[in-house]
Amino acid sequence: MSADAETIRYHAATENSAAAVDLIDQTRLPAETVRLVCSTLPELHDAIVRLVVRGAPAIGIAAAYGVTLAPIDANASPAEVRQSYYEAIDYLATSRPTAVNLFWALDRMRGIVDAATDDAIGNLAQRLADEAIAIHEEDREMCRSMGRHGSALLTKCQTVLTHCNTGGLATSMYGTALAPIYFLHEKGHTLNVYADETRPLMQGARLTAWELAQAGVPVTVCTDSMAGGLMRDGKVDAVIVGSDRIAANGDVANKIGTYPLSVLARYHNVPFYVVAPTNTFDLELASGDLIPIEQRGEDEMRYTLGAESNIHANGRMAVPREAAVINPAFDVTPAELVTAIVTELGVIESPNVERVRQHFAAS
Ligand SMILES: CSC[C@H]1O[C@H](OP(=O)(O)O)[C@H](O)[C@@H]1O
Repeated sequence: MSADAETIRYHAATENSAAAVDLIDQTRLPAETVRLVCSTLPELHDAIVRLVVRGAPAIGIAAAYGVTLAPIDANASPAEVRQSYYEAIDYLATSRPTAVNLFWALDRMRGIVDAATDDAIGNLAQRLADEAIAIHEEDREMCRSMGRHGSALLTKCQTVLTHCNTGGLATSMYGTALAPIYFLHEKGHTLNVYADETRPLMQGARLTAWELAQAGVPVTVCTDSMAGGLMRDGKVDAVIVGSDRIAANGDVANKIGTYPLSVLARYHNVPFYVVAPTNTFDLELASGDLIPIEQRGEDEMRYTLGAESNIHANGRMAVPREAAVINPAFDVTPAELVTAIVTELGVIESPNVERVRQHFAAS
């Protein structure tokens, strides 16, 4: 998959076929490149829950398309049609709690339903499909813009370390934190990338390594626990990560393991960059302490890759049942440990509540 492969495809409804959302099944990567076609709401909801489709922007795009899968009774009244779409939106909102892009996208779709008058209810399905397609297209543009803005921060770098997967698989294409890496690669400045494994679901080892290798970017997988030693040895010029939700003061929720990376980066004077589109900001939340953190199932921790967790293959029991496990999917990095946040609008240096406010005010 190159940086601009289609993580999500939409098959719009026709006279002869219903709408469907066609996804790369990320639980099967890197061993198999297979696609999963979701033609019902439960299938799409399950695909988000199981991380078939994952990554904050990609979750929002998939959920937006998911609204068009709502079952609509041919004899329903306009009010009943709207109600069916509202129920679909509320159901999709229960899939995962942290990535605010999901709720941002669903709110956009809700606005289309709100605006549907009784006499134009017949066009609502098409307007919803058009809005989801617009959300998808806008994300492509935002990723390209983040690549451009973020690249300016990395021009003096030779090696960067990244966490989880923030490339085309986590977005429409190109990515957030990987976008500057792809952008520089296209310009002839190819960075070396350390991709840490990102336990327990190994998005770094399975997805970032696969994606960068496909794009011809040299990538070395390291364990999560190696990051500090690499920084101590002067082997990391910058850390660059994505985000699932950023509070009004610049606190950043991202994949579990991000916070310790920020502490290590500060201790070793390594710049720590966050790349996220403006729809990842939740300006209603004053600080990161208020960001809901998804607690995922035990089996993702108890088993090595595969088998009982939601990653296929024949994993082995790695943690005895007698031991308890915890599995928070995200942690929060305080703004004071973030060197800069890159959005599609530009760069927020040393983010704080005032600088975040100014960034949005300037847009
Ligand atoms: C470009 S957003 C990617 C973001 O989403 C990941 O979480 P998950 O794999 O659980 O969807 C991770 O936090 C990444 O930074």
